[in-house]
Amino acid sequence: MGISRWELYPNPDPNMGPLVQQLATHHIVSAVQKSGGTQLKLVMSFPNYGQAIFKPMKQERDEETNFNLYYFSDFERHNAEIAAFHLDRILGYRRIPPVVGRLVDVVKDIKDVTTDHKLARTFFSSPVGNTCFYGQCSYYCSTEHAVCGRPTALEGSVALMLPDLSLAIRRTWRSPWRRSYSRSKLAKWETEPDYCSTVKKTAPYDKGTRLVDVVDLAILDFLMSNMDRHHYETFEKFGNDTFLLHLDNGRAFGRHSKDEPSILAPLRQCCRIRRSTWLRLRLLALPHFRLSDVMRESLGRDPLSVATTPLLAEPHLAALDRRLTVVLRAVNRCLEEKGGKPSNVESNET
Ligand SMILES: Nc1ncnc2c1ncn2[C@@H]1O[C@H](COP(=O)(O)OP(=O)(O)OP(=O)(O)O)[C@@H](O)[C@H]1O
Ligand SMILES: [Mn+2]
Repeated sequence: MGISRWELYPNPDPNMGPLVQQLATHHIVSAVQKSGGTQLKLVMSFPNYGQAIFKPMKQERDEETNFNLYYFSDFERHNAEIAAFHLDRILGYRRIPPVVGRLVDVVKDIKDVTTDHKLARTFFSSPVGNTCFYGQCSYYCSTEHAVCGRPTALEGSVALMLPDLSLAIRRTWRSPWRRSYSRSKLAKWETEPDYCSTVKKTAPYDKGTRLVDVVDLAILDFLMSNMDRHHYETFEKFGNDTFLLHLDNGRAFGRHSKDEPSILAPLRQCCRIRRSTWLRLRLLALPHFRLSDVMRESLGRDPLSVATTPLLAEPHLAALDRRLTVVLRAVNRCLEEKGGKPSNVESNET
């Protein structure tokens, strides 16, 4: 109900506490497969008719993605969906629907309450007696890629469902900096140094805030190393003067020991950034507001973080600080080119 032209929820939002609490605890009355998309996910319903999207844990929280895996064949991570929501909020964007971690019972909360026969048929008991299921989808929905409870407990992410499409139609846009999704092909932006000058002249990037919105999104993606941003969505009702929804962050936070500079291409090639974003990034580079510390504290409030393993492993938090410095350097390089006054990012005290 708090959705505006420029953000999904206000700040502060008195509803956020109770909402997150409900997502984490309300009784699940139904769970069916969500159609669309490539990986297994469920739509869960609550007694008050509220709904949420559940993505199961497929990879241990502290596991690093295999370096030989391409970005388009990576698994989705439930903790990345949760961490992305926190990061987006800390950056001051508020463009990701609230996501919480939740431990569900695959029998009581899914198998026993589902009306989805195709889903129900995929439940089985593993050799060690855990209850597993795999669903139907175009990737990773097979016995080999089943998700399993221990023996029935399964953790996952629960994202608040956006207003139904009958109430709020969304428009899907192809990202101008979309990757090729091929092992051998390069995208235009990877070979044309002057790519941004073309984008800048093309609607809707030629007017309003769309270009700096794409740069905002690129910064978020670079910080969490998400290469899978092929599309973004907007609410049709608000036309072109509106914020971009940052949905589908499951492939973020896969690697902490490596940065992916190409994700920053929109910033590097266009040399544009929102002032408020730049100020926020500089704030988060100060010792007292260090991004990793703010993230650690924020994630600590998620229900799943009471467990012994934190939602984001320490190396991922450290990577956030390192990547933030990279972003600020890129902004400074732009300022120097344009003859503006750079800020001192080496000594963070300024
Ligand atoms: N919180 C939400 N509320 C409503 N719809 C959503 C929400 N999050 C995602 N969706 C919709 O569901 C679709 C699929 O979700 P998502 O992109 O997370 O899954 P995916 O399997 O990774 O899809 P893809 O393979 O297309 O990237 C999205 O394109 C989006 O339109
Ligand atoms: Mn996806």
